[in-house]
Amino acid sequence: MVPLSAPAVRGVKICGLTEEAGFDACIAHGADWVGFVFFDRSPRCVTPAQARALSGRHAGGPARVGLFVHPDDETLARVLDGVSLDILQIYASFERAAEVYARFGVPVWLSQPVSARADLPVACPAAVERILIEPKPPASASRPGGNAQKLDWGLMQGWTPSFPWMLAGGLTPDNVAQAIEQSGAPAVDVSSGVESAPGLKSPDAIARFIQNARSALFSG
Ligand SMILES: O=C(O)c1ccccc1N[C@@H]1O[C@H](COP(=O)(O)O)[C@@H](O)[C@H]1O
Repeated sequence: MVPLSAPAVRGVKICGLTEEAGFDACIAHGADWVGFVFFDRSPRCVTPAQARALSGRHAGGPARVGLFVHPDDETLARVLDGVSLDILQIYASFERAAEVYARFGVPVWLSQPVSARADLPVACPAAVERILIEPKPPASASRPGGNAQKLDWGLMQGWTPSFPWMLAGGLTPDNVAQAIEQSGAPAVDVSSGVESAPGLKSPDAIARFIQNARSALFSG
């Protein structure tokens, strides 16, 4: 199955929005995607009503991404009933990602945990619009992402996938340009690195992250 719309390949996603100041900073500084976390073990977890209220502050872009960890159909249906989402970012298998796309018809992004070069995917199923490359979480972690944990960006040198992907994990306003340069990432995703406390975004850090990331992504 072919995704319904052509994805923007390059860009910046700010994930884990919970309140107005953070959301408004994403709009003001030109985020390409904003993420809402629907996973109750996250300090960034929001209800569909909260996500809808934030989304309603601005008509049009950026695209709204809903983040789910091993979601069942009932959870996805309940959230989509409460808030309009443009993309479903899921932690699941390739097979489950294909099922979700077939069932809901909303573009699906799939998170792929990586700790070694051999973990980098060589192909992407047609039902998956983009793959997020993230570090494997520590065994003690209570969630599979959003842990401010960095990947070895050198792992991606010479890896030239033919599908859209995005780098996430431990990015900050100060390291994002170097991460893009070393990994060759066409797009980046951040949560902890633009927060003043878990779940609370810093408008100033969002501004600096987007500015530094866009300079690196669109230079040359
Ligand atoms: O943000 C969370 O709380 C979260 C919970 C469960 C799964 C994924 C989560 N976040 C994702 O992880 C990346 C990297 O986070 P960080 O920048 O290292 O904090 C984040 O962008 C989300 O896509």
